[in-house]
Amino acid sequence: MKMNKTFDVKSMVLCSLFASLSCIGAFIQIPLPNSDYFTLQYLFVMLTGMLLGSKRALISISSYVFMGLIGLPVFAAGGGIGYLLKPTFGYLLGFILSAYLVGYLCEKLNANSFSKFFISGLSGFLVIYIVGFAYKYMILNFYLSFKIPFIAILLSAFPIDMPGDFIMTILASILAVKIKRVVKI
Ligand SMILES: O=C(O)CCCC[C@@H]1SC[C@@H]2NC(=O)N[C@@H]21
Repeated sequence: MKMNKTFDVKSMVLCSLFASLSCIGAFIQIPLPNSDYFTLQYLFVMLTGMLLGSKRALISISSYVFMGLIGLPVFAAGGGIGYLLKPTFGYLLGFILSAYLVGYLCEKLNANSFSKFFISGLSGFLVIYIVGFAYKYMILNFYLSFKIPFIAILLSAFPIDMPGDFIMTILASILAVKIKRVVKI
């Protein structure tokens, strides 16, 4: 990205493209118990950070979340301002932070190899789950008044979400290496 005042057309197109990929990722989903969904949003958020860098990734994923909050049905279970009170909204906040962090680390490490992309991706993985779990715990316990211990929320992500996203981090890292070799983003 050019660091002048204008946000160039190429960056705008890339941010829109990657925000659209996250929208598509939300539709490719497997509903899970406890208001959860296994989706491809995670894969596209990782790729956004790895390929666009911190600032553009932040803009792209923030725009995606903004589109959902103003009512476009681009989240796993729809959209709208009421989504702020859904148990999975924390993951969406985590996506924004994670995309920025992954992009930042890739920039700092000058990522061009699998290992550099993968380490950056794992940091993003942690951020998504820390923010996602904490938010889910608060909504379930303090808003919906379920008495769900934190450990139950943690364990519910073990069978599918976490192993699935670990594999998605590997896949994103492989794709990022290949894409960076052929396209100058
Ligand atoms: O409601 C939404 O649109 C957000 C869904 C978030 C799903 C989370 S992200 C981390 C974990 N991996 C998945 O595939 N699903 C959950």
